[in-house]
Amino acid sequence: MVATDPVRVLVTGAAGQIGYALVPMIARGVMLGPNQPVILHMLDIEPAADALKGVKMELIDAAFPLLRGVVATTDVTEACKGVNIAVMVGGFPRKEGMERKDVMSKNVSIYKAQASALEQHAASDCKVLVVANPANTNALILKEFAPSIPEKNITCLTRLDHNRALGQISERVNVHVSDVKNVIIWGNHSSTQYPDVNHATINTSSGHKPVKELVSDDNWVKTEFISIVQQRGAAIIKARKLSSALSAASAACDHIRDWVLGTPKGSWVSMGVYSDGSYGIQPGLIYSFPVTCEKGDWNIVQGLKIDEFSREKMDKTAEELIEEKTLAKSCLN
Ligand SMILES: NC(=O)C1=CN([C@@H]2O[C@H](COP(=O)(O)OP(=O)(O)OC[C@H]3O[C@@H](n4cnc5c(N)ncnc54)[C@H](O)[C@@H]3O)[C@@H](O)[C@H]2O)C=CC1
Ligand SMILES: O=C([O-])CC(=O)C(=O)O
Repeated sequence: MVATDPVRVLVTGAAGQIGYALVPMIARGVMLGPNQPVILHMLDIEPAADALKGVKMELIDAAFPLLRGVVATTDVTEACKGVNIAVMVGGFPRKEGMERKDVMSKNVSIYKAQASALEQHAASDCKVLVVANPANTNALILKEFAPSIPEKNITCLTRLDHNRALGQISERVNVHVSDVKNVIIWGNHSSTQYPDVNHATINTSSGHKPVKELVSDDNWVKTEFISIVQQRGAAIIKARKLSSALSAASAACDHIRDWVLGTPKGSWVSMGVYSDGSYGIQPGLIYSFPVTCEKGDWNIVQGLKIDEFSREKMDKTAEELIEEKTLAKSCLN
């Protein structure tokens, strides 16, 4: 067996609920595969220092074979040193009755500050995934305040929404979730996101069939389905009195795994990435697109036919991102 150098993975907000679900997944190989050793860097703030210490103790107690070291710190410089992957979860979650942009002023200033630490101390090819809300706009702020990190390396999480869409289709048609593919989440990780099944298929005993044909209810696809996915985060908060954690952690692993190891042939995933103007979306926004990944790089799927209904929804969520960008900048002034 060839010895593999450990990959350093930073998780910010590691003492929080997503962090608590995420770090054991990373240490078990869920994110980077069963043969890839990891060193976990965990950052949280001073009031959470004891809880963070406790998480480190539990990681040691779990005796994970792939875990080659743990850095648990409240010092952002120490946390960022040499990291190859940064999963940015640190921040404040929304509570019942709030929109995700309501946590904007608290969270964007964190991303401005941590951008410089990553820029100065992370590995030069570090891949960044922003999870904390408002995820797209936090990623945009991070990109703007870390100009030397290549824009292709800064992404945000919409894979949870993508997985939620797969889950809803699988329940509706009564098929296994892994037989559903190529849904798309366009735009913002917010209630304006557009979950689109126009190009999605289901693997059946007689080949891949369009989701729309098997659902056979256009009205459901255009109304209830979209709003269930858009509102799923709020529904979880209502039920748990806390926002999604295990599904968010799992989606973060899916996002990084596919980015690093590649998407399966013939299928794509949704990632919040830097817009190059594809599909008429303003360049420079961090917008969720369908992407394929290969050799550690993502590429936006090109050439999909966009009907009028989709166009309107894709533009509406882009408009919200433009508004969020202005709001974020005013919070930082
Ligand atoms: N993009 C997505 O799909 C999802 C995003 N989220 C977002 O993820 C974020 C974290 O959620 P939870 O883990 O549930 O929240 P949480 O409150 O349980 O944990 C957040 C942690 O971040 C820490 N923190 C605060 N400021 C920090 C800073 N400057 N540096 C490092 N750590 C800091 C807190 O001390 C806390 O331990 C929230 O913003 C939430 O809205 C949650 C679910 C899905
Ligand atoms: O809804 C929230 O505030 C947490 C989140 O982003 C999600 O569950 O999608």
